[in-house]
Amino acid sequence: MINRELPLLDIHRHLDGNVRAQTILELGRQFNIELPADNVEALIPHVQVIDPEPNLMAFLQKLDWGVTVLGDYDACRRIAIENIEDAQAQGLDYVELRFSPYYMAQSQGLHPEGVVEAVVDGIKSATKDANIKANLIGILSRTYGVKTCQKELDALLAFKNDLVAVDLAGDEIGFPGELFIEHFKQVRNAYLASTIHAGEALGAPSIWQAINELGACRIGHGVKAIEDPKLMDYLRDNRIGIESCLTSNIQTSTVNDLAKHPLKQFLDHGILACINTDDPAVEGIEIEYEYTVAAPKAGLSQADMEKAQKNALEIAFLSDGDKKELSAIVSAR
Ligand SMILES: O=c1[nH]cnc2c1ncn2[C@@H]1O[C@H](CO)[C@@H](O)[C@H]1O
Ligand SMILES: [Zn+2]
Repeated sequence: MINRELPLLDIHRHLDGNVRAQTILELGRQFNIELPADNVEALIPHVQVIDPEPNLMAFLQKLDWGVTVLGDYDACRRIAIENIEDAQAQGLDYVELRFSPYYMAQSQGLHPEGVVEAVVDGIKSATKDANIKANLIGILSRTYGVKTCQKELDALLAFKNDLVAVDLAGDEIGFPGELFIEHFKQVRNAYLASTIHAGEALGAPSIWQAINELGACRIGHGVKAIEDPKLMDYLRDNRIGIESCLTSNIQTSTVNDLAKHPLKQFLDHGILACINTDDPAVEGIEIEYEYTVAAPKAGLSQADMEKAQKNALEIAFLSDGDKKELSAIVSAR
């Protein structure tokens, strides 16, 4: 269960993997984009994972309709605002929302820089008078290759003051981290942190690569760290956080049974691991479900879940002052 006396965070949440089905329908109508269904119920199987997909790439296809309907920058602003509304409705105190401007832009010929501007604007306006705090993480969608990722990075760096980090997501097998060393040098030079999707589709060496060559201070998923005892120690000793996403790992067939998910072992080992959603709308889950259903199935006790809540705060891309402030707000509630 979520302990409501502790801050509730979701620090691995894709804004563009969390577009409401109703919004997909409405935007489809607005921009005359033909969808595979004309009502929410019939649309769901096209935009949500129902049974586990055979692999990561099959899972990722389910995100496509959510960005295909982004016909203008206002549509991008709208989904950013709705992401804040949905996070707030879940009782989240702080979210790190990540998004890939090229992925959002490509279908309808938008400019990635315009997409970043719209998302930044949407998040700022939605959080202005809200009791939730949010930060943005820019994604390089590796699936589009090295050159496109450079353009995507340029668009993100044009708004670097509005971001806390850069991530690498998409096809880990087809486009391994070695291809993106130059990109993450630029991320470091811009004084941004990096968190990398690694050890999800590939093994432990992909996690070492993300740390040593891309400068990752957090790892998305990191499931395969469990195969390498030295890496387990390294993650703990160097306080490199693991952003676990339990249901996502089942739906991508990264893990075939929650009872075998390594999160519990990460926590027992003293690694700063935490519980997150990944792509809530596509998965048909929310943070509450991850704590009340998925985490117990993965063998976490109430104390483990509270540890995970504290770890999320520990590794969040927030200053020490902001973390104290967040804790104070929650204790005063
Ligand atoms: O679980 C995941 N693993 C790897 N990449 C992902 C996952 N979820 C979404 N994306 C990728 O993130 C970008 C959109 O934010 C897209 O590139 C999408 O494919
Ligand atoms: Zn992810």
